[in-house]
Amino acid sequence: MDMPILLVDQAAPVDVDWMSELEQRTKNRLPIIPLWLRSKTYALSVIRWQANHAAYVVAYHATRSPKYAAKLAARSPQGAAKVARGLVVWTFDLEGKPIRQQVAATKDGDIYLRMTRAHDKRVKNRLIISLSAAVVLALGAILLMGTDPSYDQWLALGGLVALLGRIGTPADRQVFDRAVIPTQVQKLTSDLVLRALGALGVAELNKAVGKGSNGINFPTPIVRDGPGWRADIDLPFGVTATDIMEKRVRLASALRRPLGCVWPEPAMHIHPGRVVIWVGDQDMNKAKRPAWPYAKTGQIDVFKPIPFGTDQRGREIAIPLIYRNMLIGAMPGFGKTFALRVLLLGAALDPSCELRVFELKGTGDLKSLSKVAHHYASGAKDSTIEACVVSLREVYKDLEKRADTIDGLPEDVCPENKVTADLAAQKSLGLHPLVVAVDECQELFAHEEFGAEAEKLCTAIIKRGRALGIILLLATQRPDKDSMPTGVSGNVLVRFCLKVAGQTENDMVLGTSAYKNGIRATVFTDADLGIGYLLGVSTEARITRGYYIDNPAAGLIADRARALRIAAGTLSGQSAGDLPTPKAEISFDLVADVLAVVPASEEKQWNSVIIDRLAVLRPDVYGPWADQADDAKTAQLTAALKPYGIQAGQVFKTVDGKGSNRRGITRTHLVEAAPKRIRVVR
Ligand SMILES: Nc1ncnc2c1ncn2[C@@H]1O[C@H](COP(=O)(O)OP(=O)(O)OP(=O)(O)O)[C@@H](O)[C@H]1O
Repeated sequence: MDMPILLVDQAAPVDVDWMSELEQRTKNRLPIIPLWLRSKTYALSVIRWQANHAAYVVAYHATRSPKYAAKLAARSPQGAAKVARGLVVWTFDLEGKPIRQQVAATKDGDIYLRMTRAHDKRVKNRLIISLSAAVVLALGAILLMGTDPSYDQWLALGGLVALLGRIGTPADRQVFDRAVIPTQVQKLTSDLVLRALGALGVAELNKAVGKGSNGINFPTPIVRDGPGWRADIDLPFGVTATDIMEKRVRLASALRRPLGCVWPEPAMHIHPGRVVIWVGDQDMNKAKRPAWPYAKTGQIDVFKPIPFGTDQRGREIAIPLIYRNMLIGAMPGFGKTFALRVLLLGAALDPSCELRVFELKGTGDLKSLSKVAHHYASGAKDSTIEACVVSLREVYKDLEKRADTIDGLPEDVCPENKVTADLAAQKSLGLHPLVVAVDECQELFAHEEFGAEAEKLCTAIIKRGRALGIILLLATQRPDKDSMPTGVSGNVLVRFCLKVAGQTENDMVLGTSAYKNGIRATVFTDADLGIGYLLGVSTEARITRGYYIDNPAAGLIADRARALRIAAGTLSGQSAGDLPTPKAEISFDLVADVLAVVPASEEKQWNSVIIDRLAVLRPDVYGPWADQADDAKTAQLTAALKPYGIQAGQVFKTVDGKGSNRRGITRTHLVEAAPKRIRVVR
């Protein structure tokens, strides 16, 4: 049976999808306002570059002007001879000589006669012009010889010599040296880009470059974009932007630029084969650090994005905190705390925003925030972690309350079921923005006793808090699954990843598949402090350098924030001096503790001795017991052990050779009571 033949390539599309075609064209549209004119700072930086470039070239040639003058002077006699030769040729119409000879050879007397007459007439006219000019020049020269030459005359002479020198310059020689342009002020050209792409060792690229750039297209011209050059490139079929990003080091080598200047980025919204190569004039980590716009003055509204940093091109990047939460991750010492501090100071400058700040490293890097924070604690101790959990419990309770409040609001007041700026402004509703920040949060989640509870609380807060005005900011130097619960990391919206060691950490901070999609914070070098990939703020990942605010500067900003809060009457909690550090509910197991301090070798022990030992074991719990007089100490332990059915009795002991009888306990009673023991929480 004959198989029907199916034509796979049809002559014309049967059904043209107009919408998608139009959509495709929209993507390739060039911007009406050139990129560099979109912002004042941007435009200024381009103008500065052009001025810098022009000044460089002018200065380069100005310093070589004596050399150029000498060259022109030396070549001027040849130029003069060339001019004289040209004049003779013109005057006597010598260019026409070969034609006249040809006509003479044809022996056509009539044409020859007409030509000779025309030639004679032309020569006569030209002789008159040339001789007159020569006489005028000679007379002028004689006149000038008698006078002192003026500045203008010298200038004219210089100009004449220069002109003759230029004319006398052989065609294969130059007057001006070629300015050796340093790479910072070198233009990025398509030739340079093609050469660099051809040097990456990607077979498809090599083939394309070998064929004379066939297959590599520049959909838009290479333009100045901020303090650098931007080339948009369509790669050969099958080559992706990620392939280029992986070879960033080779690309920088091929472009002869420092690594920190070369930033290939994908443009996935167009197609995976479109790469944007941006080549900065300066290494990103050496570029001038712009000041945080609110460093000296200003108040912030957290319902609007908070300036966080700048991208490679110097464009400001702001993070909208409200309805978001954020995870910052990196290897130690790459700028997590600095990044967190920028956002916290931003939140602090909004007097309506409540702050709860826990820095679990204990270096005091966020200390400035204690001036404004409702809760602040710093340290790697268990007590700090407890304080953090206690604060999280409060936030969780508040979350429930806020949910009820929102639920109870009429639909026309709260149509979206979420906190709005208007609702947050109504103090009585208690829906003000609340920021909880935990630096080195791995200490919290990996904590033996509180880790599980912290995970539960943070997961709930991160999932439900957004709409309720509660923002969780977490920073960690150990972004692995043990220290960063997936319930938390999976629900984060804004992610900032500074340098990390490998794919796992990268994807833990930036989300699954980030590495595969070319968003790789492993590309940063050791010098790239404060520089990271920022996700969740715009459609594409942005390389961002956080604003640099050091501790003293942060202190001054916090002072301003405190003054704003005092004026607004919103200073609360610890910063207002109302509360001590949130006191952790302390849980302890008295029977186990007494057994721990009374070894099996001591069958009986006095209460007062036991309490002194307990105070060393847990100063927070038993310290106040030990501070009492002897009798009170004894009574305290007797009363505390009574609920376990342990009776104190008289215990005889000899101390320093002196025997005495005091109230104490028998260890066996404790061992018997142990199964019935309970954990006390206060
Ligand atoms: N935006 C920035 N620009 C320039 N340098 C920065 C920036 N952010 C941080 N740094 C530098 O990086 C150093 C380390 O920063 P930071 O203390 O925030 O790191 P970290 O990641 O929190 O460290 P650790 O893991 O030890 O807590 C700072 O001392 C600072 O000099």
